[in-house]
Amino acid sequence: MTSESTDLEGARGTDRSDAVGTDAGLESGTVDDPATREREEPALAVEGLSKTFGSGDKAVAAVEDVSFSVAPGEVIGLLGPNGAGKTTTIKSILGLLLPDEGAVRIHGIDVYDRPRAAYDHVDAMLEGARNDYWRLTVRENLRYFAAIRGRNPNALADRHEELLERLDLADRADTPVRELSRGMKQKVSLASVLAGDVSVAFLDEPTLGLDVESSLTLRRELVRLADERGLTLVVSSHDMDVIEAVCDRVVIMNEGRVVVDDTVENLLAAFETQGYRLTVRGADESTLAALRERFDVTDVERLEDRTRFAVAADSETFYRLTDALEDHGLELVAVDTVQPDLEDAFVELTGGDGTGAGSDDRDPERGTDDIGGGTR
Ligand SMILES: Nc1ncnc2c1ncn2[C@@H]1O[C@H](COP(=O)(O)OP(=O)(O)OP(=O)(O)O)[C@@H](O)[C@H]1O
Repeated sequence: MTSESTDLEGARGTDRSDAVGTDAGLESGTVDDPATREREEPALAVEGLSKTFGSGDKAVAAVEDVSFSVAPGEVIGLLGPNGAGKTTTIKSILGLLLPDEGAVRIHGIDVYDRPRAAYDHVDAMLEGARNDYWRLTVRENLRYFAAIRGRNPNALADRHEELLERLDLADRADTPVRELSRGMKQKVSLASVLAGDVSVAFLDEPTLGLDVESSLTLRRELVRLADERGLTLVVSSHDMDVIEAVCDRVVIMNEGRVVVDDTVENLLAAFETQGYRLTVRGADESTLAALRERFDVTDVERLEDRTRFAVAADSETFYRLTDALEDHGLELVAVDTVQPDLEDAFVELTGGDGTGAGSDDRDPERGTDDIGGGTR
């Protein structure tokens, strides 16, 4: 895991230094005018991405025909159980892995045809943290990462101050990063990713290691950066609360394919009415058995003269259930709608365990197909 991360940082560093200076800079002022592109094109478009590792009996179709796109300023969660194909997808998008098929465009620029111009708009914080320069102060790190992207740090000074302020780093701006807590370092990593004023950022576990308050600050600021600056974010996290709090939309992968591409709101609404908790009076074992035969009754609790149980039902089934209760002479004491959260939806859709994005239990053989150079 760590070694993959190192590869990636190295590779991205190479790509950044390639992008510094001449052609990428010129292109961004002419052919790839960012303002025009941002109006006309998705910030990220992935089309028909497929990647199989190995061959013959050992072939693993890691990603099969994956397509999705992300509008400027949109925040999406890329989720899926272990082995779903998220890392392969992200590496293919970032040019660290060559897919067998498919296209990736950043603001309309094909990443495989014109990597430097495309990646000029992109940065990534993968595997939790990036290698900030621990001897440099927080502010110096921001200036450094802006400079190696080919930006003039002086021209971005105000932007850096704003980032420091927003991420609650301002009073530590002149502290060497090595003296900071893990959570603070995590915030510096995030600030460094944003220091080059990119328009598309990939964030893997952005709140890892943060205390509750810092995590809430970071969630709030990510949403604000997307709203106010049109920053496009692709976030992966095990923490569905983070995803629910920051993402407009989720792309859920399972077994190499996209199984859901929908807004968080729609996803939650689709699950919302699927569960009720009922409390009834007068239910004996035979009545419960009769109900069980017709309805998906679970979690039965006996409470003195009352019985409480859960039932999975859409609204129509729910009305049939209430009729059945009446037929059996039961008194309905209370009904609660079970409010599922994103984690419930995720588990239901993928059969997973809710630990969606990224894990450490990787095949040690992996990584052999990586390009490792970031450009092709
Ligand atoms: N370099 C490789 N060589 C062989 N198989 C690989 C390689 N990389 C990934 N795979 C396989 O491809 C499938 C998808 O893996 P991938 O890492 O993309 O999934 P993931 O969703 O990121 O999983 P996780 O959450 O565990 O990180 C898995 O079956 C994995 O074992």
